[in-house]
Amino acid sequence: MAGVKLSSLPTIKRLPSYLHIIEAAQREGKEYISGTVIADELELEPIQVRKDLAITGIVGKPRIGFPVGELIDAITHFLDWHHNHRAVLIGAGNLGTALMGYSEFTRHGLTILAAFDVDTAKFDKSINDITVHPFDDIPKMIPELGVELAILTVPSDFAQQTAEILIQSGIKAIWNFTNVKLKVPSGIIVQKEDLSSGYAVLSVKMARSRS
Ligand SMILES: NC(=O)c1ccc[n+]([C@@H]2O[C@H](COP(=O)([O-])OP(=O)(O)OC[C@H]3O[C@@H](n4cnc5c(N)ncnc54)[C@H](O)[C@@H]3O)[C@@H](O)[C@H]2O)c1
Repeated sequence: MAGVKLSSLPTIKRLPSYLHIIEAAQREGKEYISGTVIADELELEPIQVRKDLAITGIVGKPRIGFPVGELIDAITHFLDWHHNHRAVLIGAGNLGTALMGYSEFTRHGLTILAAFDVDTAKFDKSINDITVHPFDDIPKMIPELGVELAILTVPSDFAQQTAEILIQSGIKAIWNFTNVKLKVPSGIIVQKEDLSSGYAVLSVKMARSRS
């Protein structure tokens, strides 16, 4: 990941969970929140939470905690969620449709401007106000939209060839939900997502609780 220390990645992955809790505290009218409260809610060690939050530059006050408003702003800025990230989505199937309907993304600056699919039955249909365009329009539309981020939710067999078309069309970052490890030129950012890792942790926890 360009410009981000590898050691920071687990911290970055935890920050959205912290943000949920801190935003809930703000809705309840709280001005401060302690690292221990966040840690208890997420079953983490308080020292871990304090270390993670230090990355945002906000320091808690002893016995009072972190200022809620400042902490929300600091996490949002650190994650670059205060900027608008414009994206296209390729593969408007089950997963693609679910992602297009997830309002948390919009709240955190991710806007899906258009979707693309090969299924003619989906052309010009709107899913949560996002229009599905023919796959063949990608090379024309991506430069027109000026979008650099693509969310890839096509069947895995088509992932590599789709990624190549996207990159040729000007895409610089791919959020890859397929099972394929994409081969991309240097300078292209790929983030691979796998819900199975969460399921794996769940299965092991359930198995351990039975033994
Ligand atoms: N990361 C995860 O945890 C996770 C979870 C579920 C599914 N997936 C993956 O996401 C992908 C989509 O899964 P799904 O369940 O939504 O499948 P789906 O069959 O419901 O949807 C796939 C969509 O892609 C379209 N499509 C097919 N070939 C295409 C191409 N060449 N270009 C553009 N669109 C094309 C299809 O018409 C369909 O609308 C699969 O690769 C699957 O393995 C990942």
